[in-house]
Amino acid sequence: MKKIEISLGDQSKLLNLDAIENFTQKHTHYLDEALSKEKIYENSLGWLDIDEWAGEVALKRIQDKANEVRNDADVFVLIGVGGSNQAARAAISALPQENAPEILYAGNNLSADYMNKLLKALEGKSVYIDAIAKNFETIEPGVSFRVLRQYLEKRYGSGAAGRIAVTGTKGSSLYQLALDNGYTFFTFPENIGGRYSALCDVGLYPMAVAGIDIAKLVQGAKEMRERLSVEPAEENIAFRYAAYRNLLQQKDYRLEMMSFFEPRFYYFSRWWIQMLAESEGKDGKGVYPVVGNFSEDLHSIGQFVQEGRRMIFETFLDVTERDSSLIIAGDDKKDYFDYLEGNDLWNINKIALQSTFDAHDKGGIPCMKLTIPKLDEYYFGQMFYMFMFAVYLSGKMLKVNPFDQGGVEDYKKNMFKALGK
Ligand SMILES: O=P(O)(O)OC[C@H]1O[C@](O)(CO)[C@@H](O)[C@@H]1O
Repeated sequence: MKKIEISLGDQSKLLNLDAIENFTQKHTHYLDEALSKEKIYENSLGWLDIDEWAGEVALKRIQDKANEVRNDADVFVLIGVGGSNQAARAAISALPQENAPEILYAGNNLSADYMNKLLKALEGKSVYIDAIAKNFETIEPGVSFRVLRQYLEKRYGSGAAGRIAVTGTKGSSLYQLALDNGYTFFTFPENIGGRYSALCDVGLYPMAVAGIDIAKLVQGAKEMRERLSVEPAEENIAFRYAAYRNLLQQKDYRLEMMSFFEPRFYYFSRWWIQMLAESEGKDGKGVYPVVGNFSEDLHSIGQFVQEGRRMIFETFLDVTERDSSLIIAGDDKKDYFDYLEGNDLWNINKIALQSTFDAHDKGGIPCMKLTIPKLDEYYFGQMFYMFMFAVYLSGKMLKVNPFDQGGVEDYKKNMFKALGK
């Protein structure tokens, strides 16, 4: 099986080999600590051993319920925000699925216009929902669940309960609601924070409803876990990524841009943004994660990246295997694009990536590249696990707690007060 690899452009070598080696030596023990389920974070490490929440029994239950829903649903609405929807959305929007119900999203904003349009889009269709919330106090999923639940009750009467799944912590008010009303209940593990929840009921049930092969995805994650536990720090892909970004941060680089030329990565990059922003943005520290949705964004932010203030480093995502092809046909009209005749659009896009990487690198931007052999479930599982582990290590290197996000509460408190909670 081909491996995901990480490589550095020439500019990243401003870190120089000695600096990387020194940093690696100094922090090697972090790798052992992270692999050993260290005590200090044990209440947040439920994702570390994948079998704890995505073992055979859990996968079977998820798949059985998902098959039932897939047999009857035209539309499946995933209600959740942040860590409660990002991983599923990332996989669903990137991976091909067959005979899938339409997947719609709610609970991730408070727009009346959005909700009205969503309700309209459900008309005449067979609708199922899953409300995902760890503590079930966040307003976005809370209010959206109420609206959609009432909609289903109005449409289906007592049949509504069979169309509702909820994913919450045992003992929460969402759990009680499920018990009282006969909704299907999935577990949001107490020992997994929202943004680390790709590989448990939270992420896997919506993915399975969408027709994603969750067994393959989990297998990919497990094999990445094995790989990370045997690779020494200097070769360890997660450790290296974490080390490079910390070294660059020490050199005052303030922004990391995840750059990709495949729009299917857009929601994956949103997942990655939350991983890093909530895990590292605290105590006045952190690298601000941003996205380069190329080639489109080359025509907006490309100028700044190439010649603007030196504070950005980039992590490119590059998929090796061609999974789509469109040959540019000849044409007798004079549009002056004949030089592209016979070329594959897939190939042109690939050339755009390499040309951009080289231009940015030569322009003084430290660039890393993650080469992903194929865009499928297996490698998606690998990327989820690799990044979760790397973010954990990176937070340790930065000396912040990678599992809390106390800062998010401030605006919520203001809102609760303004709304009379
Ligand atoms: O599942 P919940 O509790 O609604 O939280 C959703 C998201 O909101 C946050 O708590 C931030 O407000 C994230 O950390 C979390 O992923």
